Amino acid sequence: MDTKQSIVFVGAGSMAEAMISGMLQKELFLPRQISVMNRSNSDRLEYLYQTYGICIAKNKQEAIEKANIIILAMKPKDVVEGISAIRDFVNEEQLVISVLAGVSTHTITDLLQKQLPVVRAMPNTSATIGKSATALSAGLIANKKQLTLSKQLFETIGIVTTVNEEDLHAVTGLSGSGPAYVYYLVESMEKAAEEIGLEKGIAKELILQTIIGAAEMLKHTSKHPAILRKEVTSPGGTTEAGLSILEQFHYQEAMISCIKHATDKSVELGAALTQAVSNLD
Ligand SMILES: NC(=O)C1=CN([C@@H]2O[C@H](COP(=O)(O)OP(=O)(O)OC[C@H]3O[C@@H](n4cnc5c(N)ncnc54)[C@H](OP(=O)(O)O)[C@@H]3O)[C@@H](O)[C@H]2O)C=CC1
Ligand SMILES: O=C(O)[C@@H]1CCC=N1
Repeated sequence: MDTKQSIVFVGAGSMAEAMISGMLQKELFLPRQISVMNRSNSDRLEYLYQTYGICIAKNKQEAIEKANIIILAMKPKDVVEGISAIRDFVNEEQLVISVLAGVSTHTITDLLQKQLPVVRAMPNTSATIGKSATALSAGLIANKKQLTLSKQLFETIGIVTTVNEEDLHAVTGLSGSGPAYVYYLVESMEKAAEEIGLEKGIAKELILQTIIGAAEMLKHTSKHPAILRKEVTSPGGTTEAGLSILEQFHYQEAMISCIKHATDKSVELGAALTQAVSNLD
């Protein structure tokens, strides 16, 4: 990574913070190389400055003009307004990276009204601790070097894979939203622990280690998850009893529907934006 690169985040919410936190921990960027802007929430920018020592982009024009990499990290619904506010200040030498769910590189180029290279990324909030699972796809104008640069950037916050752009919808439904599914599972386990009378602190520790242990088993043994599940499930035992309830509640179907629905939502968000942009023409 060229250590002179400067980065501006347009949108300073959860995802921007997760990336900033991860990038700084890896020390490939100094806080002064990173600046942030949002629409109106100055308290949020102040918090990021106080927490990470990064720069607040008080002058949007200056911050955009001097950046090598512009990261779009607002919500998809805000992208028209967000890009309109910066497009006069961007130039073809810069690289735009978008983490927006659903929004195509084509739509972003249309909104920029300039032929800037755009790389689309779908990280997740585990970026905060350098554990994101990120998928990348280069838009038409982005070259190999710019994709490699983007890869290096996201490797500071976890693992990176490259996919065809249309597959980013599925990635979003699976691993972009994925941490929330796991957190929901933990919430459910915590509620259950309370109902079966375990002390909160003890339950929390046990649940956490159970999740970490299972994840590490998946990573370090080559066994299929179904085999690992069977190894826990003694015939006529407690796991079998517990799993029978999950089956009764169609747990697997629920999970599959959940991921498909999130994927469809990404498609929907992208299509709504494409429509909105074509209405602007
Ligand atoms: N959260 C996640 O787990 C993931 C999110 N993403 C993507 O990241 C993007 C951001 O999500 P998330 O961080 O959760 O969202 P947040 O709501 O936490 O943050 C959005 C930020 O965008 C800012 N913003 C809104 N409008 C504009 C504008 N016109 N110009 C500049 N900034 C603006 C907001 O500022 P203000 O408060 O002032 O309006 C806010 O700081 C989304 O597109 C999402 O799809 C991708 C992967 C994972
Ligand atoms: O919920 C969302 O729309 C974003 C995209 C992936 C994770 N969070």
